[in-house]
Amino acid sequence: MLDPNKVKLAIAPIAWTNDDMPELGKENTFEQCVSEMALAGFTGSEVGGKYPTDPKVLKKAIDLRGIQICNAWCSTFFTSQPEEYTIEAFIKQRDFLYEAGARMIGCSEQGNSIQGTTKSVFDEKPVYTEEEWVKVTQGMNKLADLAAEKGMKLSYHHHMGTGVQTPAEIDKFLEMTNDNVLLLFDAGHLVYSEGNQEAAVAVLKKHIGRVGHVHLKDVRMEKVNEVKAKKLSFLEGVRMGTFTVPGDGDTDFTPIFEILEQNNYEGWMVVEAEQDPAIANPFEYALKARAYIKEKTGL
Ligand SMILES: O=C1C[C@@H](O)[C@H](O)[C@@H](O)C1=O
Ligand SMILES: [Co+2]
Repeated sequence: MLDPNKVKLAIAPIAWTNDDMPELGKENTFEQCVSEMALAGFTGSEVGGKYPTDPKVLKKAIDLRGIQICNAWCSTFFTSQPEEYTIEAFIKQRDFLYEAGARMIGCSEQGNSIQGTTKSVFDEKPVYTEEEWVKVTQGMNKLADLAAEKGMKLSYHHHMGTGVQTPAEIDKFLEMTNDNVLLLFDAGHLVYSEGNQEAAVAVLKKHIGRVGHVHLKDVRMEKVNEVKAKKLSFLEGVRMGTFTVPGDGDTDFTPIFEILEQNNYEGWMVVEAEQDPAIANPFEYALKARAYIKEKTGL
């Protein structure tokens, strides 16, 4: 059983309104989203595009519902822009998150990512040159130190369609960064990339000491295989239903929860499952995920 004093449960707003494709769920309001998160039994949320940009306004609305902000996605552009460009944007994001009550910032290098493009996510993902590896990892080291200035932590989100996607790339990223650069372990992206859950479990086991934040994302393997066979893009896959909540897809989260428990993981576990809200009602799927987590972990 996971310790409720150490592990808190959140859910991401991307199931209500998808910032990667804002037309998905454009009718869903911020208030509906955070109210349904609370009603489904979650006490945390990441930040979405419809959330108030004034941290005081945001904090008041979520405090009313017993929700805390636990993290927000932060795109970095070390491979495509001068370093100052990312650093300036990071400091703004860090200070906003701090005021909103979060102590974690999840970064992902987007300089040459294809996740938001029409390119085939399996065939055209970037592979970093040695020079790019140095830019990304040294950049992250600097951002982690900037996070620490405010008593915050940085975790890196490995992601489909980016240069840090496969287990070997995650190994190299962690070898080339300092220990205060943590890993945001997203189960869905690893199962998607490798085609089996054993690879995801192995990454978690190997790097549990660096894991600072967890995304509980499940996949429908049949849809992932279709994306691969038809050379589709990441976003085409999302529209088709590649992702869903834990308990609804093909991943058995039992070994994942076991590793977190055995290693005294302390932090947030965030249900994150973008799919078309017109097909998969976000509140219904939030309840489904919550019930599955309770059954598997007791939380
Ligand atoms: O953490 C995430 C944030 C999203 O914007 C992204 O595309 C999604 O797949 C994800 O895992
Ligand atoms: Co994620």
